[in-house]
Amino acid sequence: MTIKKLLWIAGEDRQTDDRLRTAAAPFGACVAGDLAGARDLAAGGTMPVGVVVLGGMAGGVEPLDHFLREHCWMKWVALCDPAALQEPRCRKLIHEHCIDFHTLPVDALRLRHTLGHAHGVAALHDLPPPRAATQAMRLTGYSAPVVQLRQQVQKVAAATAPVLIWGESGTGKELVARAVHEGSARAAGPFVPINCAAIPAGLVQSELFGHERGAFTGAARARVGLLESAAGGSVFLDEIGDLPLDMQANLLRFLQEKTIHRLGGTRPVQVDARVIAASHVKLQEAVARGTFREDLYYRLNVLSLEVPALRERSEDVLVLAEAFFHDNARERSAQVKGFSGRALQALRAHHWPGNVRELLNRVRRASVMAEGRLITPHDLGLDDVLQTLAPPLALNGARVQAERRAIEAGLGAGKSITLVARELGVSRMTLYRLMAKHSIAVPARKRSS
Ligand SMILES: Nc1ncnc2c1ncn2[C@@H]1O[C@H](COP(=O)(O)OP(=O)(O)OP(=O)(O)O)[C@@H](O)[C@H]1O
Repeated sequence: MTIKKLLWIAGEDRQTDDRLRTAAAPFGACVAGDLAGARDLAAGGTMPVGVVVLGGMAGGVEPLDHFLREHCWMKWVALCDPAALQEPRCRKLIHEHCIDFHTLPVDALRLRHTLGHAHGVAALHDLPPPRAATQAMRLTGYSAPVVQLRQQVQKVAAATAPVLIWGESGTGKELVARAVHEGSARAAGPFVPINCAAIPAGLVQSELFGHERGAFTGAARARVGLLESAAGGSVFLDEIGDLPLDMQANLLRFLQEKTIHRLGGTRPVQVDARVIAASHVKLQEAVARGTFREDLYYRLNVLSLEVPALRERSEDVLVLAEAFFHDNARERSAQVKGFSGRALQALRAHHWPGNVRELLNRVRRASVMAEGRLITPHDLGLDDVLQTLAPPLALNGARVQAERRAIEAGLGAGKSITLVARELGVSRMTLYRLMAKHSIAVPARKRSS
């Protein structure tokens, strides 16, 4: 039997009287005295249901409001005394975040019933992946290429040789580079990202290798270069293909001898930094064109990683979209609870030329700008996608679409789950099942009572 876990935010007064204990007895309740403690307990992502005692929280309603937004995938039940219910801010909080509330003193059996119901509703959704401590694990996705990439990152991190990362723009090369650094023995040292394409040609040498005082007009004092500032850690050379040929020669010397020469300097300086390079163009082709040194290519390409384009791992699109939606909890409007079925369809169908960065930007914008409770294809700027798709509907497709429209219309009109189920002639459980099938989020205020 699996234990149904419960996060209990007791607030300042930790009075868990007998009635509350009785209500929580069938669940694995973890009690937090404040929001910091609650955040730690919820971080594992294994708490589907939470109880929050309103009124005893230090700092008032606002921090709690933030916390509940950040954990909006959990089903929340509020406990509050009748006086607190008269307060508009408390009422708004319950209305926006909780699936039910009980007034104190609670009726233990009723509360136990509510908590069981909350677990039932929570079970219709997958829990989000646990928030991981390192960036390596923030490489979100469950598709075979990403699972394989995470394994490769771990192996590469444990080694010491240079790393070459290839992938289209926006696929997550910098994230992978950080993951390599953070998984390595150098994790406590600096991670210095450098975009080689963004440094003006005339400044590349002094930026990368530093300069001595008086090396050129205006060099009033000596300056440490970016490579030197990565000593003890890793330097990430993004768009390495854009490095001018003479700088490629200097970089090769650094890789071979672990020393650099500052501009205007006469003696070599020892630098212990691991080089992680990335490119969105295939460097073999640049070698063939004569714009990239072959010897440097082989020196860098000891350990190579390829980051797949998003369209090659379309299974990850919805997982990433959900993760970005939750990450954006502070910015988005509280009324926005998730994606409509049509929005999910559009996300699945889009080709993602801008890869994960494009997805992140579309979700971030939509979650701020959406007018309704659910993000639509229009909010994502993807209405065209569905129009170009639209093949003639088979009978089954038409039925599925009608089913979804009927549910969305009922919920969109502000009706309760019970009322919508009754009008559609199905049980509440069937309605929840259909909502899960069509990826329709449970609107927060549609309590079943
Ligand atoms: N698998 C992932 N999980 C979570 N976030 C991701 C993932 N992949 C990319 N991102 C996010 O997408 C954005 C773009 O990623 P990143 O900057 O690492 O891409 P890039 O390949 O280095 O792009 P460019 O080639 O343009 O420099 C970042 O905000 C990053 O955090």
